This record gives sequence, structure tokens and C-alpha cells, in this order.
Amino acid sequence: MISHIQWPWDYVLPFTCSIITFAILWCKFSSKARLKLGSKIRIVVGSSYLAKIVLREQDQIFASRDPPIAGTVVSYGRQSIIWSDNNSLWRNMRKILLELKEQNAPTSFSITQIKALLMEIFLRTTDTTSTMVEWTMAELLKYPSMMQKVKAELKEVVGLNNIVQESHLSNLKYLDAVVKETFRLHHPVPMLIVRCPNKSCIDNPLEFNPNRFLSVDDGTTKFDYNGYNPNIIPFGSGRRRCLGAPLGEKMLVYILASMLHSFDWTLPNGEWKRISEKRTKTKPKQQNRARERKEREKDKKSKS
Ligand code: HEM
Repeated sequence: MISHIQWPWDYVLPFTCSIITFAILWCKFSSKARLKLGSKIRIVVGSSYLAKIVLREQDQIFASRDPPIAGTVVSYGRQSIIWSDNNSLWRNMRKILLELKEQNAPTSFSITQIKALLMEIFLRTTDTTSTMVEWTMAELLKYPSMMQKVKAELKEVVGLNNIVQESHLSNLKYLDAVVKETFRLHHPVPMLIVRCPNKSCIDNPLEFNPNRFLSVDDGTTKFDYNGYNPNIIPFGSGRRRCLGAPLGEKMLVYILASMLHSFDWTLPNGEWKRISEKRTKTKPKQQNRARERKEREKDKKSKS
């Protein structure tokens, strides 16, 4: 029954990835699925209709966390924002972080909570953004016409004798669509928000096509990251939505715009290498060495 489905990753499998893939396949046949992982039952929400109910309408009920042991340890016993339940500690920490952003630093933090917060900021800011930069660059290298379109936009918005500044970012509409399309295909934290290539809401889900995020509605973009549109929620939605979303979004586009504006990028020997996702917490890319080796062997055989 499932053999006709194109796999979202090349050679996925062992444990973690196979669960995600399994969940994605399951989403194709039912809008929600129940998975029993050891003693834990997980419900995979596989349609934008259900995502809206769970993440927005019934947000209060679904706002707690069920951390793995590693999450409990790195958060010093669930003292961090990410791993605490929907309780007063979590509310205070979120409020305090937002106040810090407003330069209104509070004084009521224990040393353990500070350590947990610093650890959280460090872990959250580094690998998510760098993973996304890598994947976006990989997709642009694979599709040179899209790379040229981004460069033309940078030339127009930033100018050739200028460097990218924060004020330019909101005018980089095509680069923004490229980033959104990369989020859709290579989300760095897929276990938090399980992705579901749902044909009923997205045409050709496995095709890299930033144009789908360029459409506008009454002059405003339909697809922003505020979590109201359940078809695009890379930073989550509702009360547990990513606290660093504005920072993450800006850093990502800033880094990409600067790299693409200042340098010309081409593939080594003009040759595209197959890449797939590594099996770690975030999903960085890796070259698929096994497949490359097979292809080289096939080439050799056909030449001899
Ligand atoms: C490309 C960059 C990023 C992505 C894709 C991302 C994604 C996410 C996702 C999917 C969640 C879970 C949301 C949910 O459960 O509904 C989350 C939570 C969180 N993120 Fe991010 N994030 C990014 C960058 C950042 C940055 C830069 C920071 C900090 C400065 C940050 C801080 C947090 C925190 C504190 C939470 C937990 C919120 C809570 O549980 O109340 N993130 N992020």
C-alpha cells in the first residue's frame, strides 16, 4: 500500500527518523495517528485543520511538555522555558526573557534558572539557524536560476556598492519565500512539529518551489511566521510558540542575504551531490556517501 510513496529523505531509517517517516506516511492515510513509543503514547496531528484546533483553539490543554530524560538533565530538572510545563515557572521565565529584551532586567532569578536559560539560548540559537543556512544554500546551489533571482533582488534592494543592513531585510521578498520553502522541506526541529506533506493543501509537496510562498492576499503576505496560518508553522503556534522567532527569522535572512550578496556561489566541478538529513536532534545535511559509492561503481562498470 505504501510502496508508491516517494520518500522525503534518502535512506532514512534507524530509530528516530523512521518514526518521523512513519508518522509522515501515516499522515497520508489519516489526519491523526496514535503511536506507542515504549510506554508513551504520541498523537501525530497530520492536518492543518487539526493543527489549528490543537495549537490555537485548545492551546491551554496542549501547552505542557513531556521531556525525554536528556531534556530533563540539560534543563537542570525542567527549569528551562522549553521543558517546563504550562505553569507559573514557565510563565515567569517567558515574561522575564521578554522583559530582558525590553532592557528591563529583573532580579529574581536563581543561579540554576540562569544556567538553564543560558543553555537554552545557546542551544536554540546556534544549530537551528546554522542548519537552515546550510539547507537554503544547498537548495539554491541545486537550482541556479533561483540563485540568480535572489542575487538580482539583492542587487536591486541593497545595491552593488553597499552591504546588507537590517533595514533591507523586509524588502527581500523572494529570498524570504526561498527560506519559507526550505523550512517546509527541511525543518530543523521536525520532532517538535511533525511535518506532513499533505497533498490536499500543498501541490507537489516534494518539489522545491519558493513561488508558492509569494502569493499575496489583500496586499499582505498570507504566509508569515506568527503561527496563525497552520500551513506554515516552523516556529510553532499558540502559547508555546518559539520565543526566539523574530530573532531566528531575522538572523537567518541576514546571514543568507550577506553571503549571497557578497559572493558568487557554484558547485564544485559544477556537479550536484546527493544530500540527505543527518540523524541528530536538528537535521543538518549530509552527503549520501553510500549512494555516491554505488553510483561510482555503476559508472565504472558501464565504462569497462
Ligand atoms: C531558525 C531558527 C529557529 C527555529 C526553526 C525554531 C523553532 C522552534 C520550535 C518549533 C519550537 C517549539 C514550538 C512549539 O512547541 O510549538 C521552539 C521553541 C522555543 N524556541 Fe525556537 N527556533 C529557532 C530559533 C530560536 C532562537 C534564536 C531562540 C532564542 C533566542 C529560540 C528560543 C526558543 C524557546 C525559548 C522555545 C521554547 C518556548 C516554550 O516552550 O515556551 N528559538 N523553537
